Amino acid sequence: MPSALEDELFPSTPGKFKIERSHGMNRQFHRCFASTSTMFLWALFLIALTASYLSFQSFVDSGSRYFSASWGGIQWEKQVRNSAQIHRSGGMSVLVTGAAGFVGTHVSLALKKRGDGVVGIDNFNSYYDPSLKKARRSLLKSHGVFIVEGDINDNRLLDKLFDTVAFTHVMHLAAQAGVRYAMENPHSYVHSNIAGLVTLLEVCKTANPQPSIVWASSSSVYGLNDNVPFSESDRTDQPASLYAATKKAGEEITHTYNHIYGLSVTGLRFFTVYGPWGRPDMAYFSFTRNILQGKPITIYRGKNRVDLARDFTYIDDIVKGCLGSLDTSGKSTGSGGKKRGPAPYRIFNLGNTSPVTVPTLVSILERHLKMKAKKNFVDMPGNGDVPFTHANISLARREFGYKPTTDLQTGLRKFVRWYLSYYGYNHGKPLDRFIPNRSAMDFDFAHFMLTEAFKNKPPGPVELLPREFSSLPQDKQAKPRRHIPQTSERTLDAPDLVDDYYLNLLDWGSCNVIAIALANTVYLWDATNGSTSEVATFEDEVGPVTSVSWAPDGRHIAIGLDNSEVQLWDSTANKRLRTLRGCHRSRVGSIAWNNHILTTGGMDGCIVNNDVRVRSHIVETYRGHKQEVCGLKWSASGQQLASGGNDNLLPIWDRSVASSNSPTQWLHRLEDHTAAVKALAWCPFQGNLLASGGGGGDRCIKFWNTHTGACLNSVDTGSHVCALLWNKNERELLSSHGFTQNQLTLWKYPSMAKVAELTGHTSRVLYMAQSPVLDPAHNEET
Ligand SMILES: O=C(O)[C@H]1O[C@H](OP(=O)(O)OP(=O)(O)OC[C@H]2O[C@@H](n3ccc(=O)[nH]c3=O)[C@H](O)[C@@H]2O)[C@H](O)[C@@H](O)[C@H]1O
Repeated sequence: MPSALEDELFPSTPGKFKIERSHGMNRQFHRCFASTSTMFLWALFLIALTASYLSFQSFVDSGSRYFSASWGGIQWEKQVRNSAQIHRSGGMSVLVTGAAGFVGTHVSLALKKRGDGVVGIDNFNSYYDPSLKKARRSLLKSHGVFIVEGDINDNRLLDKLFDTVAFTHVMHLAAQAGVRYAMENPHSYVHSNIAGLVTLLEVCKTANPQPSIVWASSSSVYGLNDNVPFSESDRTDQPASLYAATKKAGEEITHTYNHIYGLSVTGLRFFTVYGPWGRPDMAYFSFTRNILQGKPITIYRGKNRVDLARDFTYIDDIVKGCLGSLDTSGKSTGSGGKKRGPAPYRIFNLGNTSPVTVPTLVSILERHLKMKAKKNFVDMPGNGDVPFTHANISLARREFGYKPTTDLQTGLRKFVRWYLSYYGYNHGKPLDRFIPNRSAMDFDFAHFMLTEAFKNKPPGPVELLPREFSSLPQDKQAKPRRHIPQTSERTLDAPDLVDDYYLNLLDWGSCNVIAIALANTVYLWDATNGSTSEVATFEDEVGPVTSVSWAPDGRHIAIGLDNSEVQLWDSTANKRLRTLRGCHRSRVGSIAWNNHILTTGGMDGCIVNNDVRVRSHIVETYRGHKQEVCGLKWSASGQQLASGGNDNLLPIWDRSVASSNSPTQWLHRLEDHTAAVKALAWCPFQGNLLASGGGGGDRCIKFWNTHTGACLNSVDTGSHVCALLWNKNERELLSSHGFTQNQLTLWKYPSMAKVAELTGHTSRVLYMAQSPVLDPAHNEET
């Protein structure tokens, strides 16, 4: 990061402390790390390494936009290159635009799963709930796909991406979708579907090598065509909506680039795609939401009260079509911006070939949801709709064997299962208690399936994704047995580690460096090369250090101190950037980052959000604890904060709810624990699922739906719960404990069956941190 920018973002405040680089201290630290005669097991390391062995991944958002522009820099380039790496012979490296979109997510996953390199780009616009897009991003991230946040109109960003990776293919799915919304916001269609497309093509045309392009056109280009079924050779010059017109324009524009510059282009006319992780603006999705909420739905009818019909196509079939198109796309022929020969230009229908009327769609949903819809039939307004669509798919079948296999009944069943799992079900209550428009919540549904819905028969798997594209283990028999080591990979000595349950003295940063506070000093241990260094030693009137936390960039570190200050350090330059004062009246035992917001929890019971970019850094103060705050964790979306206290309380704070003027700022105040709450872990699969652990008199791990505040499950572990970590690859939770057994337990989730238990520690396992480095056995990154 350029230092000027750093200075701007971290105005350096003069402090009283000097960094004295003491050789003696370093030597001592070295000795600590090198020593094998451990009086005190460095439990953190042990667990971190155990966790690493179990192929845990980092919880840190590697797509950090922290401190700087949203793209660029060495770390960013590394993420892009890693994501683009090909893991099969003859594989491709694909830039997927609109990767956090519905089709983009599924296609990216499918490509990644078969060993292709994938880099996503998405602008996360708010056409529909961005938290759904972020949840999709998390899903992709857990599969090793990195999504760059940016707009396809940003040619500098696109240039940079092509400079960084020689993409062989572009799967262009970024678009302003929706037929009827074009009347509300016509310019967004021009911006994305025309200007954005041209920007992308301009970059592709000059890229060396030129990529082959497969992109999403639409069935809507057939407009008022009434030849049935629609064939690619039918006329497409009568669009009924601006959306359709921009897609049709896209077909013409791409043709031009194919003709002049030799770009290989394949346009796919998607027919009303639906399925899990779908688009909330589409009829099947919004109907589901309204039915569950008991709200009416509007069903349009055509002339003479004729039902409208669509060739609804299931997402799996579309994904197969996309991959088939990529595989057969043929090469672009241009170089240096000049055409060197003819390149393929193709257009295919990707439909289902069996149109279904909208009332039939509704009755299928009613069956799956076991609820009746309140239907209002109205004449189709002149807003861009067409009466029916019906695909002839023989061209795609001939070219790459495209053959849709999912009928609407089956596809909607899968969608409904996903919907319920994602948005959650408040079990034990009637169906109208569904919580709509909320972020991921699979645990509720799993619990419901286990306890309510399948009382008389075993539950089927909860399908978040089509099996073939999901790496979540669903077929137990096919899974190889995993070896769980009973001993640590490495044990390090940490003689001055303060044995204080309420502090947070260890963190593993995104650059694979562990920070640990030993009394008044913060040390670093680089897990990549085993080197150690000291960040800072604090004087007695300031220290000891009470908390450490890496910023998402893995370079900057926040250090909480006994005297109530918090300091920000640049670990690379070994330089203190600023000191935050006035947040607390006593020691700062917990810290959590949320991009540029540094949240601190004090012994005074206060939680303070600090914007580290500005001089007046305190932006919010949350008051809800009566005693020391010892656990702080932001959800992956950065929307919700969980805080645990010595007062046994676990409030959930929502950034949009918690205004300082409100007497009760919290979204929920969870009071079920009967001892201090320190261990907190947000589930990587379900955005609003939180695990929490209680200390001494409690010993329970509890699971919460943080949208509803419902306690979903509680398990008595028999020992104080010190720390919790979710496994990102498996549905598992790792817990570390104190009295009585000082054990580590790996739990299956959601059954909470014990997968493994490691005992033998002589002292409590106070902290756990997770390696950001993926398990090489999962062949992604070393
Ligand atoms: O294949 C495409 O090219 C497009 O497919 C999709 O458009 P559509 O086929 O219009 O899907 P969708 O909105 O689900 O409406 C479905 C039916 O429900 C009717 N409909 C809709 C809303 C409503 O409130 N009531 C209603 O009857 C409505 O009249 C229609 O008959 C994509 O959104 C679009 O981005 C594009 O990809």
